[in-house]
Amino acid sequence: MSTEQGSGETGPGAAPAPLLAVRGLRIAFGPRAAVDLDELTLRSGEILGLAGESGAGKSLTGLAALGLARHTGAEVTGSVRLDGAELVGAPERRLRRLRGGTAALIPQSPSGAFNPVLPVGATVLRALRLHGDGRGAARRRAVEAMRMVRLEEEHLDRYPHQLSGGQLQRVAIALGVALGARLLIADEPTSALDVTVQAEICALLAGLRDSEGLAILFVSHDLAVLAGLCDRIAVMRGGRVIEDRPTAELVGAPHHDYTRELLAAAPRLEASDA
Ligand SMILES: Nc1ncnc2c1ncn2[C@@H]1O[C@H](COP(=O)(O)OP(=O)(O)OP(=O)(O)O)[C@@H](O)[C@H]1O
Repeated sequence: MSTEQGSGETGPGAAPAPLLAVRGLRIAFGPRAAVDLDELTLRSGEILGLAGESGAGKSLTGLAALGLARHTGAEVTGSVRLDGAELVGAPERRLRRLRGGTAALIPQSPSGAFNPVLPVGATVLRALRLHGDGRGAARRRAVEAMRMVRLEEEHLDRYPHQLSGGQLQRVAIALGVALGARLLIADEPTSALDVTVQAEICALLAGLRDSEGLAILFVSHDLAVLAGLCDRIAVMRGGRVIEDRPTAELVGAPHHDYTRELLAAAPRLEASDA
């Protein structure tokens, strides 16, 4: 097993190596493979959408990008490289460093990520201190990250129930940014939010990609949301990627009937295309 940490570059003048490179990934519960992926890559500054209906294997793929898929009880084989470091079979200690430090999860419901009896800032500061920051540095970093997600410092002192769903999602994003994550795994991060707030969160993520060069793996069953945000969309079905292409090409001329079905089920997208 490799312990190599890539710099993101393979040599002078070479194209940057992918920040996330998945090859031959199989995630199985017993004899059944829930995910069977030949290849999936994501570069710094790129937003990749993972589409597909319920059960297609999107969330498991996102978890695998954080070395978390095996915690579902699945057998995980193949290769998942994050910034050059192999995650499959890596010791938990190394995975803990990479989580947050290199890649962070933005969950569907951020309320589960915050302790309900503590101000959200306590959770953020604790995570930063676990990753090695002193008290002062953790506070400074947290405040800076809150500014980047367009929240005030005083929001750190609020309890989860005192923040709206959108604000709480911003704090979850701030935590990933503060930890120094260069890849955000956003698993249906907007599906619990109303359409206006959904658009604000997507604009925020796009802005962070532009200003910080973050890579984002955005999981959603909603092709309209993905089409508005992503550079590329990979369509999953039955654990496999059946189509992985630049967004305009995939939306404009889908190769697969299944992709056409997903597009037809995204009325907002059809409306904006008309
Ligand atoms: N812990 C588990 N035990 C058994 N099967 C599981 C487990 N977790 C996921 N699966 C199965 O793996 C398949 C893929 O699940 P996954 O959650 O990745 O799908 P998804 O595309 O994200 O769907 P959804 O949009 O509903 O979350 C599903 O058929 C699911 O039932």
